[in-house]
Amino acid sequence: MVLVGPPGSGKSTVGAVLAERLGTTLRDTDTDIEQGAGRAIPDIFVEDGEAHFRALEAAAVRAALSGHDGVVSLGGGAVLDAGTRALLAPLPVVFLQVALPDAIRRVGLDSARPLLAVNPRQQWRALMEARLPLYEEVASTVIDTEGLTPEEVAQAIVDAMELTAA
Ligand SMILES: Nc1ncnc2c1ncn2[C@@H]1O[C@H](COP(=O)(O)OP(=O)(O)OP(=O)(O)O)[C@@H](O)[C@H]1O
Ligand SMILES: O=C(O)C1=C[C@@H](O)[C@@H](O)[C@H](O)C1
Ligand SMILES: [Mg+2]
Repeated sequence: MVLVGPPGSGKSTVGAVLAERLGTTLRDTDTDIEQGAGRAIPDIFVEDGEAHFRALEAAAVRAALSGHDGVVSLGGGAVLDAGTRALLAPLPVVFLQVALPDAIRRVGLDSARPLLAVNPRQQWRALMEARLPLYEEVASTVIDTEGLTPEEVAQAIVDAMELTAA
């Protein structure tokens, strides 16, 4: 199962809870990229630029989707890549939906997220405007996380997947 959504939707946090609940493991492509590059994501953005990061990300997503059976959490912008969207098309993909106030409460002004580092509200809104159709395109299930704890979101995913399978 694959989790997608904007920064602050809880992909990494919920992914860990969900993996534990399903008795499997989480693979987070942001972590894979950092381990592979030996650098933190903000450093990759600063030193090599976003295009280079996106190329690393597309490769990391491809490796994670073909090499991992458990839960895979993608970076917030992974769906920008058309090849990634094609790989996601046949898979169970959960879009974690979050509105601006909750997202900003969760991630705020955060130097670990280079695309939100200057004006987080405006930048987050712009990201969402560009990406909402892409999250919707790849999603087989949409979960509104507003007002839910990560544990409640994980449970909602389990419930929704059972409903889908029934
Ligand atoms: N449902 C939730 N309720 C409250 N706080 C949450 C929830 N989900 C995540 N958080 C908190 O929000 C912050 C961001 O969560 P997380 O890192 O999981 O987001 P993400 O979607 O992986 O973001 P990114 O796209 O930047 O990787 C963390 O501090 C986490 O504890
Ligand atoms: O939304 C984005 O474009 C990003 C989200 C994070 O998961 C990281 O992949 C990186 O900070 C870029
Ligand atoms: Mg994350």
